[in-house]
Amino acid sequence: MDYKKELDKLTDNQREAVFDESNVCLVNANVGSGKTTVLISKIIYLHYVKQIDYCDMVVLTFTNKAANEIKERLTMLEENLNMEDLRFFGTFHSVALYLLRELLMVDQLGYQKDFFVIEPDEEVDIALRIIQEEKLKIKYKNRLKKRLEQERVSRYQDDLIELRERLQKEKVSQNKMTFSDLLLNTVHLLKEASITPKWVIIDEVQDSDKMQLEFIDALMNKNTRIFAVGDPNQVIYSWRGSAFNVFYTLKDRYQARELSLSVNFRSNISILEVAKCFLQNGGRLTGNRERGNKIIVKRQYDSFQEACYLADRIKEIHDTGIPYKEIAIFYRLQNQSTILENVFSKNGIPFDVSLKKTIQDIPVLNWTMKLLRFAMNEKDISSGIYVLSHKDYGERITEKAAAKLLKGCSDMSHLNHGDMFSIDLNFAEKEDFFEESLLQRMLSFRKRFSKVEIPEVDEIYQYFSFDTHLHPTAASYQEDKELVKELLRTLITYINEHKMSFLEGLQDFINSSSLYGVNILNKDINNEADTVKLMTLHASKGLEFSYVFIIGVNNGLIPLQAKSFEEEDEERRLLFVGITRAKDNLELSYYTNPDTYRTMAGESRFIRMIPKHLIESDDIERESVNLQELKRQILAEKNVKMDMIKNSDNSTKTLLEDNEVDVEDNQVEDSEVQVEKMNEEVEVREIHSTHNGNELLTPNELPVRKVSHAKYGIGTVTREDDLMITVLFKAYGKKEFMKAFSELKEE
Ligand SMILES: Nc1ncnc2c1ncn2[C@@H]1O[C@H](COP(=O)(O)OP(=O)(O)OP(=O)(O)O)[C@@H](O)[C@H]1O
Repeated sequence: MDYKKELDKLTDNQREAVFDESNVCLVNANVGSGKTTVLISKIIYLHYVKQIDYCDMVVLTFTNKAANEIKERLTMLEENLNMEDLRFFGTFHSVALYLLRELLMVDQLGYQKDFFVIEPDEEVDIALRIIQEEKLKIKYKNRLKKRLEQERVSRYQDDLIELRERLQKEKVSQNKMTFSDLLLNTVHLLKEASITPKWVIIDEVQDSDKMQLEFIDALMNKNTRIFAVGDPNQVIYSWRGSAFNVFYTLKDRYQARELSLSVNFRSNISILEVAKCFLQNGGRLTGNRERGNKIIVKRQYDSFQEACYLADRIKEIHDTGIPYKEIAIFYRLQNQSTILENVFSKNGIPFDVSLKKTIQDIPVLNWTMKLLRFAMNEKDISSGIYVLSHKDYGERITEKAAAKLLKGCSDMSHLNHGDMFSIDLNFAEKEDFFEESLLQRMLSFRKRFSKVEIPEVDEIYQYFSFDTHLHPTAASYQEDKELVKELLRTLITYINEHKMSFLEGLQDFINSSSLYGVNILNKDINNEADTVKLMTLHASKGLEFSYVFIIGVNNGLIPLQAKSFEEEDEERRLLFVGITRAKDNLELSYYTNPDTYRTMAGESRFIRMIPKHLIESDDIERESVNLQELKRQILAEKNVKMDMIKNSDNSTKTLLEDNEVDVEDNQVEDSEVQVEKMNEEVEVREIHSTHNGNELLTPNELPVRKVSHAKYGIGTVTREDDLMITVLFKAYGKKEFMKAFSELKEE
């Protein structure tokens, strides 16, 4: 394919961005206006016209999928392109991993080159063990993950700082890095290194967090130039820390030139008019297409009725000549796909589900991965303990015994393995424990496989005696056996594809499974296959389809119960992302009889934000938004939440897709107070001086947050829950706002 043809397709605005000569250029663009198109064209332009080698460019994306799309497009231009030339193209974390493994001196930080990447949950497991062993006093352990991420100094009087220090030492000693360690350590080591990319190119820059900006900064030297594209209306990962104004920060830091792309090429005007209702401050959104069908809003009894309706509707659409692959269904939570999968299978509708279960979700695979981790890295004591003390697989000894056993091994680590097993093992619970034990097999693994060619699946399977360790009498034995073999087959294919030696490939596989988890077992959804695509709203980012169905647009699902007004905003942007995937037709639906108690019956407040004249609804008597009705809905939602909190154990963690909801000790009381207060007024109102607060956190514990209001000026947030927020304004005192309508802005 001719690169010139790629560049000829661009509009004048897009060409201006691609041919821009400034040192730092930010393209702040609307949804569907060609950001991906421009980013890829920029790389092509730099390479073919400006003769910049690909290996002089660092191209940072947010997802592996986006990085692969860029690589595929470049391969289409140059069939024999060497993938090694694109070694700096990838997600922030994978590029950091490459730098640390191949170019930076990780030993300066106490690490060895063959370190492993772990997920945040594993870090929490290590932390909990340290807390137990060292008898540290840590408050709110059920929020430990967030506290470790967010609190540089402890907000409470406890041992968090000491825990952090011990944790750091433990990770180094186990030769493991978390995702944030990857960035943090790269930033640290880049200061001393002479890595000098000519270009740093960033996709979806709006979702970058502060650490990612530090990473970009660390890559810069006096000749490095930046090209970044993004859309502030599509921030959907602020819970990972991207909520501040990235555009402003970059512009300010590098005196960047800012360009914009405004015309949406994807959706017809009827869809864009609906999308516009969800833009912050009613921003501008123009398209270059005609008006199309009005969007449809459907009332459904429940998710089963909806799945049956969708099966019929999809057949009808397909019969008109639209391929299945042009149809997509989006939902808020992953588990909403199950009923669609069942009904579609029965009705012969071909489909693909994006983001199935991860390895960590399947116990036997989680156990097997930890086994491989420990086999590759005997310092990884936490994986070792997990493997030996699992209740269903392996030796099934107690955690305490496993810890003692591994400690015994590490105390003798100066001995070689042969010596270790011939001496008196009085630390083991049973003297003959090591005879052909799983521990011995794991410890001898690297030596055994260091010189062999890539082994057969059965060789690895038998080496670890999986048949014994999966316990043939267990009900899940056959299924587990198949899963382990499938995992090993995937591993061998991966290593062959990457042309690596066995142990090197295994290490890479383990790290990739931590970084991209989901893609190892269920390969990425194949966009080209003629199947209907089912996915969460989060997964839909960057894609486009002729027909889009967004289901479950009920309060409690879309939007999910939000804990802060930023979260409510983010839910709104998420729906915006979903809506703007549609090229020609869009349908939203809601349940009158939802299956889960967290979901409120009836259309969500988001549907009510769409003016009546933009919607075709065959069976709905729609009212425009009415505060009293909304008050009733919010109250009901509040009651549901209160029931949920009362019925749950205080230590329970409810996992809602990627976001955690923590149930804190004093939230029950807080919610009751709130419900009472809801019965008074819902609009902005004065809080009298007698109001005693009942704050979730005491004022000293609350992080100081400033917000501004058009009339009252700048104030400090004194309390907040999922629906209401209270702000103290210097000149006006305390005011309470309903978040859905407040025009507060984060300062
Ligand atoms: N100059 C152009 N002429 C015609 N169509 C275009 C042009 N530029 C982009 N498009 C088309 O518009 C659609 C959106 O483009 P693209 O995916 O690059 O936009 P985006 O800004 O990255 O989208 P999103 O905001 O959803 O991430 C695609 O179908 C693309 O082929």
